[in-house]
Amino acid sequence: MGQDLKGLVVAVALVDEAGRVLAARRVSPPALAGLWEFPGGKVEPGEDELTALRRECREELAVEIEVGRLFGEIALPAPGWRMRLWLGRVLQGTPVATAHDALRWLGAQELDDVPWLPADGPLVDALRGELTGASAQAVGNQAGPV
Ligand SMILES: Nc1nc2c([nH]c(=O)n2[C@H]2C[C@H](O)[C@@H](COP(=O)(O)OP(=O)(O)OP(=O)(O)O)O2)c(=O)[nH]1
Repeated sequence: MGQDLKGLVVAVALVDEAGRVLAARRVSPPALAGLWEFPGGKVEPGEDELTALRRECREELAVEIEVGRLFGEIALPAPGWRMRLWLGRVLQGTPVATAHDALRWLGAQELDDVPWLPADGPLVDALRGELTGASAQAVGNQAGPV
């Protein structure tokens, strides 16, 4: 399993009660600074994917999350790297940016208001449909506990 997770980034589309998704603005590296992403990061060697996701949310946002279903997977620009995006919601705490310089809750009509990391384009497009009529409760219901 360790081999399978090599080159894996996990991220989460956190959806709130109003059907908005949390976006975070990167500060580094310089080429990515100012661009927006889904909270997450690299799965560490030997680490379970969802453990990594919960860890990243604690580190980057200071929140505990509930993970819902897998939403999609994309190839990243770095050869051999891919990113898996999960749906989720905040279980405990209010997100604060500890590793980013801004956070925004974006509704379906606001997703284009920020410049996303280029690789995220297809996921953002797919989320537009998901968010229409979506709620944090719906996300949780689809998922069941993970
Ligand atoms: N978290 C996240 N990373 C993304 C997204 N889209 C995208 O292309 N990436 C890329 C940017 C980075 O090259 C890579 C994630 O690496 P990272 O630097 O955030 O990982 P990390 O938090 O574990 O940081 P580090 O330990 O490597 O410093 O994935 C996204 O929506 N969310």
